[in-house]
Amino acid sequence: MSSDALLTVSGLCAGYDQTEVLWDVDLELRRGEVMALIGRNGVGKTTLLHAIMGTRPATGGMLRFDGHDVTALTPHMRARAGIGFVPQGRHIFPQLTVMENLETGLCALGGRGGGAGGGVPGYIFDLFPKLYDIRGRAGGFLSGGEQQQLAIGRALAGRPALLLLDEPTEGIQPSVVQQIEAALAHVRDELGMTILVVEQYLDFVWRFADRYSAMQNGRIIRQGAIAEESAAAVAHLVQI
Ligand SMILES: Nc1ncnc2c1ncn2[C@@H]1O[C@H](COP(=O)(O)OP(=O)(O)OP(=O)(O)O)[C@@H](O)[C@H]1O
Repeated sequence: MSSDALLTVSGLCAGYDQTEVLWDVDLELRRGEVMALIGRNGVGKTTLLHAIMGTRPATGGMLRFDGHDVTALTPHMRARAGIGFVPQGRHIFPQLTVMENLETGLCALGGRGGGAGGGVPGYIFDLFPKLYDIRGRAGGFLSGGEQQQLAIGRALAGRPALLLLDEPTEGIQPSVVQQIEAALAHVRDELGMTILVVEQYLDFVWRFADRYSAMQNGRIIRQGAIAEESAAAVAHLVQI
């Protein structure tokens, strides 16, 4: 384990009922880097994000986050420790307004400053100005792109040290994809946030990620620096 590791996944196994999906996964995220997690459909990328968040229990292995063993912590405790998650499908609250949805993200602050009485950080509206314009609208009435901005904004409201995102560009129009890209680059560059992003759209992650890890059959089979490898060179790892 390197000294600048924020997250260290060691020998992680997880699955569903009797089916193992993750096999002995090792992964290390350095502080302040963006890692793209790539691979074909069904190789276990989403399961790995859930196992890191704690929403899918590990059946073996260990997770260290920010110097602590978090393997036995509940998802809620991991959120309070500084892990934020933007799941596939966004899962925003349809009956709450945009502002109320964002405020639910503040709960994750817990002992990390949540008691200071601060509201939704203003930089979220700088990153996603549309959210301010529609702050009183119910989440259920938002477009897919607006919902994705809201889901990312809500996770950012908890000021996570590590942000997990599952296919943030899925079904999103190009102008919003650009905003998401700029927002993720900003929180990495200006706030030092560490990001693990599952993504099939390689051109998107190749513009701002630092490293990639490729999965196959529930294992990490290849890793590298984005600057040293073209998206075309790894495209076969995501094609069906
Ligand atoms: N709730 C579930 N119950 C049973 N099996 C599941 C469940 N969710 C996923 N799986 C299975 O686990 C395996 C890995 O799925 P996972 O969603 O982690 O892959 P993925 O790489 O994220 O795929 P995709 O790109 O399609 O989202 C697949 O074989 C899938 O069918």
